[in-house]
Amino acid sequence: MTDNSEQEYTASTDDPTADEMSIETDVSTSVSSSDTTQHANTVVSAENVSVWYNDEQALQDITLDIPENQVTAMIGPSGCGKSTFLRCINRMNDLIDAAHVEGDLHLRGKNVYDDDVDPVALRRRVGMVFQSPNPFPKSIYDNVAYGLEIQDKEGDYDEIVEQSLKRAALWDEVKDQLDQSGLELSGGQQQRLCIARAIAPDPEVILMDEPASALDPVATSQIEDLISELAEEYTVVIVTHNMQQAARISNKTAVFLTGGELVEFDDTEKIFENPESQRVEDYITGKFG
Ligand SMILES: Nc1ncnc2c1ncn2[C@@H]1O[C@H](COP(=O)(O)OP(=O)(O)OP(=O)(O)O)[C@@H](O)[C@H]1O
Repeated sequence: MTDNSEQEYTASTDDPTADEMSIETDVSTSVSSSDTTQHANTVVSAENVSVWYNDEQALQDITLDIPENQVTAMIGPSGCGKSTFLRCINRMNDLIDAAHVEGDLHLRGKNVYDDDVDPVALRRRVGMVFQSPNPFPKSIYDNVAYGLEIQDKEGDYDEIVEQSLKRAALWDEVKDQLDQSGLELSGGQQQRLCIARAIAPDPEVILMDEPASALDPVATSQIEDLISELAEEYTVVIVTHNMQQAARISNKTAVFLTGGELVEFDDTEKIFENPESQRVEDYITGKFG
């Protein structure tokens, strides 16, 4: 579970002087074992990633490729390391003193743990949305413009704010009240505002840690529709406790089980209809977890 604080958000974006993370653009090709995803480009590639909190190992040798412009879901019982893995991708675990990461985690071919990678610049390319909506006590407009301002990002802010709110499916509801506080919106609207804030800097990857778990069914359904739309432009990685949600909205599913083990990673349909692993089948069918 990820904390839901402004500190975490600002830690990801508050150094306007940071250089852009250098990137290599040799995009490799990912082909799943069942190969229903035809030659999707790999955006994030984890190789033998292990994480410890002090002496406790939370993830064991995770290897997987996350395809571009698709929704990849991370599912598994509580405490199996889903959020920990998500936080490896944009180095949010750097903010946890006890955390220690080993292995390679590439973003378009560049290891994000290399010494020359600036985590702040990395987090511009890999945005994050948290479990509970966490707008700042600022206007709707300023919530979206915030990330742009602190990065000294150039451009027409009015246009970027409007486009981001449109992409987050919130514009029509708030276009006449952009000066109103973001905190006055409903929970579902607040979460869409947070999504607008995350996409304003135009990231390549959006990480979502149980983004609908604090919302009612209507708001959840809106967020699910939105996630599917976002995948047309962004690569989305979502942690969810809700297996039906993973089945509804994701293209790929990674099943983590207790002990921080990635037991199976494949096309979502395959995972839910015909998993290779008996343990995954038991988990999917509710025999444990
Ligand atoms: N900041 C931390 N300090 C120490 N241990 C932690 C910390 N964060 C997570 N852990 C431990 O790491 C393991 C994996 O936790 P993580 O939150 O990644 O699992 P999760 O699958 O996302 O769980 P949940 O579904 O309950 O959110 C757990 O044993 C947890 O107690």
